[in-house]
Amino acid sequence: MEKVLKASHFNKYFSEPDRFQVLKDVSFEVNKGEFLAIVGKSGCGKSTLLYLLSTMDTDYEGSLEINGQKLTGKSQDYLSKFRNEHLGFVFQFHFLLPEFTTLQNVMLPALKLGKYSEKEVEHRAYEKLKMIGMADHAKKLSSKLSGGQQQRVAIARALINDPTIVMGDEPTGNLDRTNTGIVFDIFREIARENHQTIIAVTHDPDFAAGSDRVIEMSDGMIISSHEN
Ligand SMILES: Nc1ncnc2c1ncn2[C@@H]1O[C@H](COP(=O)(O)OP(=O)(O)OP(=O)(O)O)[C@@H](O)[C@H]1O
Repeated sequence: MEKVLKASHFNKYFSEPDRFQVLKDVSFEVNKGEFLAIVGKSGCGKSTLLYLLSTMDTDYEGSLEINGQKLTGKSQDYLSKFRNEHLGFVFQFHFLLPEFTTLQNVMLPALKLGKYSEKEVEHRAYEKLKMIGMADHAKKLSSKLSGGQQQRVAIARALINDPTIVMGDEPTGNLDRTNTGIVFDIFREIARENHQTIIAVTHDPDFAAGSDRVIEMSDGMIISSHEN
């Protein structure tokens, strides 16, 4: 099985207000196309771990490899480019730009990447919006959409550069049951159909139960890893 992510011996400390170890020798690997859920009680270190995996936090001990590339010790410029090309992010809050249309929001990361012409980017953005059932809303301001619709658009935006891994921090945290189901189904489909990897921190037991594998954390450590 092809590995897309290897986290080895992560240790992470915070020094405010007192020095404490938030991650303790965390190691695991993730397969291509795997849908992984990370669960655990509030404060056990899930978001901190995801932040390290996202390459946004570089202040840790251990090593991180994604897509066969060693990322530990790389410059911020390098990591920023790497993220835009290989990773997609979905948060609890969608962070769409309210004064931009749905389509423009989805296009932005691809325009930033600079790999495709504006026409191609628009075409790709439409494809992603179609996939998540939001093509009819392409020309609407994102601020005019419902919370569930905005979260779907945030997923389309995360997918625009065809990332190897989509990382989610409580991606359904603000959604009702119906929209949680819709967002879950999108994740399920992109893992199964496109072989894109999903790594999602979640408090939702149903969401975790529908993933391929659940990693449970407690007090900064992985205490179990089981396949569904
Ligand atoms: N920047 C920071 N400085 C100091 N301590 C922090 C910082 N960020 C998080 N912490 C602490 O680290 C611990 C782990 O936090 P983290 O946000 O990773 O937990 P979590 O498992 O994601 O929690 P939740 O489920 O509530 O989001 C907590 O005790 C938190 O208070």
